[in-house]
Amino acid sequence: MATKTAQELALPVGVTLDRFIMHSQSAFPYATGELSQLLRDIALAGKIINREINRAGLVDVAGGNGTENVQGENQQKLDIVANIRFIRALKNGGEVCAILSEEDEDIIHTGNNHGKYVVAMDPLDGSSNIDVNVSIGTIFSIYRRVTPINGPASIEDFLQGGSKQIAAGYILYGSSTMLVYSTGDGVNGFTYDHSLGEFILSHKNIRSPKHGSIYSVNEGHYNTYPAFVQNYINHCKTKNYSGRYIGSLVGDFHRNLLKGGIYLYPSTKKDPKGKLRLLYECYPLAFIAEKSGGKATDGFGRILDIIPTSFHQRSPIYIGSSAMVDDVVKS
Ligand SMILES: O=P(O)(O)OC[C@H]1O[C@](O)(COP(=O)(O)O)[C@@H](O)[C@@H]1O
Ligand SMILES: [Mg+2]
Ligand SMILES: [Mg+2]
Repeated sequence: MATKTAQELALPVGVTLDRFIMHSQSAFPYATGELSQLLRDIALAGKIINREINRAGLVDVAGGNGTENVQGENQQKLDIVANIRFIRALKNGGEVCAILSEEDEDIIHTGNNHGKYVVAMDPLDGSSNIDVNVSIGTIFSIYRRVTPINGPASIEDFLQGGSKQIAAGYILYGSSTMLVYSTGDGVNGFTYDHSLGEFILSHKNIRSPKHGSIYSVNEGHYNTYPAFVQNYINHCKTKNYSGRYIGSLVGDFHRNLLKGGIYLYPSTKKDPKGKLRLLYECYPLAFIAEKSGGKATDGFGRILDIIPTSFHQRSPIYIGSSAMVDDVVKS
């Protein structure tokens, strides 16, 4: 008898993340449980960050502390806190040998050289929204390392390309906190129950609607966008689509994933290669988009097919409902 996939195991809405992970693992008889443990470590880090974020208005974690990250952007204190908490959770978990973070120039070696995985992450996304109490997120991308176990990880572990991700996802700190991830077999969403201290399966097998009527783009930069993007924005207006833009990629992406829509961050005069980072913003969300039936392109081809050359490289991105992504490319 063929092995059942995780989706076919048909766990009901309401089960805990832990139980879901355990069941999903049983769909792979030879799985050793390390990826499962890594996903639990990420969930734990998410709970810790969630706690910090919830206190953001009470203690001085929201203000910029004056330092700049490797992108030359002002680092909010909570960016640093989230970065530290995530790195600590992954180090302590033991499954990850190295981490790439938006907040650090070079990869971080965890000291767990026997770990089979590397993680690229944006520990806090949409950080300009922290001090105004608007949704923010964490984005993560997981690869099986290509360098030999028991030695140090290296650049090629992280520059494998988006199609080599074995899992990816995000945590959205919104009106409720959600973990959404995929290990390649469907996309599932878990809502955090504060009183239980558990993520609970709430959005099972999320499917991106083929069409939608929401477009998310920073229209303030309209004049500097390529002609095909301007044409597409005009098309959205003639269709009376709703413009919705929070300025938190995770929040904008998540809304469009559930309701149907497209998120656009094109190249601009200021950022000719786009603003968003390929390895820890574009790849993981493109993975989620595709695994849910949506699409993600840089205007020329699939995001997941872009060959990476450096840790912090950027890319334009058009991501969301498949028919809308097709339309923008044709515009
Ligand atoms: O302010 P802009 O140029 O529209 O950019 C908004 C985008 O920049 C980001 O904030 C970048 O993420 P970080 O907060 O991790 O730097 C995205 O979340 C968001 O979609
Ligand atoms: Mg970001
Ligand atoms: Mg960030």
